[in-house]
Amino acid sequence: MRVKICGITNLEDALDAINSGADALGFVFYEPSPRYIKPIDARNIVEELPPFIQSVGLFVNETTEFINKISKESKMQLVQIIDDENIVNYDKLEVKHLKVLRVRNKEDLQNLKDEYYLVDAFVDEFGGAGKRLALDLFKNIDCSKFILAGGLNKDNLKELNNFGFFGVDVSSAVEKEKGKKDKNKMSQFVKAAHEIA
Ligand SMILES: O=C(O)c1ccccc1NCC(=O)[C@H](O)[C@H](O)COP(=O)(O)O
Repeated sequence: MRVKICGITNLEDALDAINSGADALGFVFYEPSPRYIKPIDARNIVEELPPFIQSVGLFVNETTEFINKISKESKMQLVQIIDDENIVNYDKLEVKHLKVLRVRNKEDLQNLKDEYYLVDAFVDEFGGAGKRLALDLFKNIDCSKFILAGGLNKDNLKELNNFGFFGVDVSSAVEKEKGKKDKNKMSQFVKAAHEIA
């Protein structure tokens, strides 16, 4: 089970996340978020990261040009895209991408393209809201290309056993306060994620 910790705003949290065993770090390039990070600050963190750790830039309803520019400036290896307004031209993106599927019901999980998705609960306001998706939605569905997000914590991760998700994404449950991670919560979360069968 791969683990991404989203909403990294400083180097200390980034290194603690990695020492906890996280595979990927998420950087929020959405200015209204309390977890927003400037591209130059994200780049300074990314330049300090060890090998084999993926940096993921999160964009909300931004243009292709903006995503290309900011992901290059900040040295992101992957971009996570919320594109409710359908404005992104994926053929013109110059960086590997992961689409976010904001799910309201089972229909939202049907007829998907054969690609990886980050699957999150739909909330009116964007971001790290801690809202969970009902796992019933995933029964009898191939979850091997889904990274599950939304309201996960060290205690409810065991409910994911046997679904076969590719990975999990967490933000609020491993925070001390919005924008600041908690080292112990991150390591307990990653440990619990690694125990999922
Ligand atoms: O974190 C934010 O502030 C944010 C802002 C805008 C769009 C998305 C945002 N966060 C997404 C995430 O942190 C995760 O992908 C996911 O929602 C997990 O969050 P949580 O439910 O808090 O674990």
